[in-house]
Amino acid sequence: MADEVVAGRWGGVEVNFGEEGGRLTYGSYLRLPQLLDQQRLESNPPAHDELLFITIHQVYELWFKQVLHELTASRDAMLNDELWLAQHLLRRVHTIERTLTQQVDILETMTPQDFGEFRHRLSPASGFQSVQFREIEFLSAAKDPSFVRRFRGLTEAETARLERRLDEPSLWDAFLAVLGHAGFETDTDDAISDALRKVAGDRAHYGAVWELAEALLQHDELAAAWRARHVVMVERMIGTKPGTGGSSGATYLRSRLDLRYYPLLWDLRSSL
Ligand code: HEM
Ligand SMILES: N[C@@H](CC(=O)c1ccccc1NC=O)C(=O)O
Repeated sequence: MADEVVAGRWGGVEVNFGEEGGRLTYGSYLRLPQLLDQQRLESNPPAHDELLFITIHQVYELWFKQVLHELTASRDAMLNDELWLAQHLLRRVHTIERTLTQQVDILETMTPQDFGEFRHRLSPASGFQSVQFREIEFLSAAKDPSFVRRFRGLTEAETARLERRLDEPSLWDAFLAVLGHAGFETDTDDAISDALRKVAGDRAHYGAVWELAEALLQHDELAAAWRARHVVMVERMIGTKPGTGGSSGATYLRSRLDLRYYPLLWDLRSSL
């Protein structure tokens, strides 16, 4: 309110606010002229559905940025043994991840024929080149350096971002620090599994650690749900055609469905 001029009365005839010249406005704060000028079609004449395709991807990347912000802070909270904060931030990530999967519904209102009007213009670009998507995988714990080599057309800054994600502690590394802080050995997988069974078996004592493990598992499950939803959408849109990024398409994407960030948290299930 401090920056706004409020003239007239609430509920009265005339309410006049936010109109002082040269001050912050809705559009200038949110940089809307810049933001709304970033949807440039490749098709010419313009294919009707290409705007939807670009918008969906830009919205994904904005949410990816937010997810990275939250996951980084959650990782740091774990390293500082602030378990409540780490879990709180992961819960926010879960709600964003559910939204990301639901967004597929919007894209699926596009038919394969309408996608076909501009798909040929997209090659060799593809979602495979989403740097933020790969950063989320690396930060979560799935660090596969071969993805950095296989990326084509990365800028120097993007390569540096991915290298940094490979070098820094993942969420799993931070969770192991939490287990260490709680007094457990974490130097081998057997020791970690043993610790997890003890945490699971004494929730009265290790409640916060257990809840954090559950929040990590939820993040893992929601990432798997997105992969599953994406590949079925791909089969609906392009069947068994190879991808614009040069992969086998749905076959490649199916090979990634078994990826899990935290296999030991899944293994634990068999012994509960
Ligand atoms: C018409 C809709 C879509 C189709 C047909 C499609 C198709 C594909 C295909 C075929 C691939 C394999 C790489 C290649 O192109 O060879 C791929 C990868 C990928 N796509 Fe999509 N995609 C669609 C929408 C999206 C959306 C909305 C996103 C959100 C950002 C997305 C993100 C990704 C990511 C991150 C990968 C890499 C996955 C990995 O390596 O595990 N895609 N997509
Ligand atoms: N790879 C998709 C094209 C595609 O979906 C795409 C193309 C450019 C930028 C992002 C994309 N989204 C996900 O892969 C295809 O083969 O049809």
